[in-house]
Amino acid sequence: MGDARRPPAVPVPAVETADRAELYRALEASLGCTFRSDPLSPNPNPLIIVISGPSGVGKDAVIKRLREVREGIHFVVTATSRAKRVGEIDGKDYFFVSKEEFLSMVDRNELLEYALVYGEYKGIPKQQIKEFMAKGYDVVLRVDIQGAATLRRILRDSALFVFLVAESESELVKRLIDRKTETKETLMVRIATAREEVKHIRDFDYVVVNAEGKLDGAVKCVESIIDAEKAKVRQRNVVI
Ligand SMILES: Nc1ncnc2c1ncn2[C@@H]1O[C@H](COP(=O)(O)OP(=O)(O)OP(=O)(O)O)[C@@H](O)[C@H]1O
Repeated sequence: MGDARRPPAVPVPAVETADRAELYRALEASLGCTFRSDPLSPNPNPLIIVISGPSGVGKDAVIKRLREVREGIHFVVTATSRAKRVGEIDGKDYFFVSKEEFLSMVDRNELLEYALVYGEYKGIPKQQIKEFMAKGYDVVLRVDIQGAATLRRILRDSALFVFLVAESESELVKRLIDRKTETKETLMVRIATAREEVKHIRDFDYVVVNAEGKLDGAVKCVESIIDAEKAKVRQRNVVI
């Protein structure tokens, strides 16, 4: 008895002599199907990339460069009650709001997480994340270690957590001094805090060294991590 589903026998020409198109069509006819040209793997999910690390390690510098070199990334602008530093732009570097405004955002449940850091509030607006992920963008969140710990509790493994470090404590201190944004008191606090913070590396997925004069190397490393995430068979799936 013949198999009704089997395609009729079609001669397939010899590979040595047939041209590519002829061979392709003959293979389709012989196998009884058309070869599909839609992608074999689905589009990767948009990512939430949490970038954290001690004060002065270069979080802002790395993110700024990453935005210059990579498309499809949205940097979520944090809301803060702290005063603007020279050169910072409202709505670009941070949303600068009063303490009262900040607390009403909290009341309206508009923040994914927030914290009181060095006496000032900082928080991540949810709406921006939802809006850009819906458009297919990866979103980058820049938080201190305390914020990263809170986000880990909220987002679990659905987000990608990257810890930035300097190559040594000594380099981190020099970088903080050179930035000229600190008083001797805040320098002491930031250095002491950084010592404690390095102990939290284990709660992160990746650690990236931002070495002196090697900002581009650190950015390339972050890009490689994102690329690897995009190629994962089991993708992270964010629900906020
Ligand atoms: N790889 C690097 N080499 C040299 N200088 C760097 C490098 N990365 C960052 N810097 C400089 O170090 C200083 C601190 O960087 P940045 O302000 O980005 O740190 P941060 O982690 O965002 O700090 P904070 O959490 O206090 O806001 C800046 O003056 C920045 O230009």
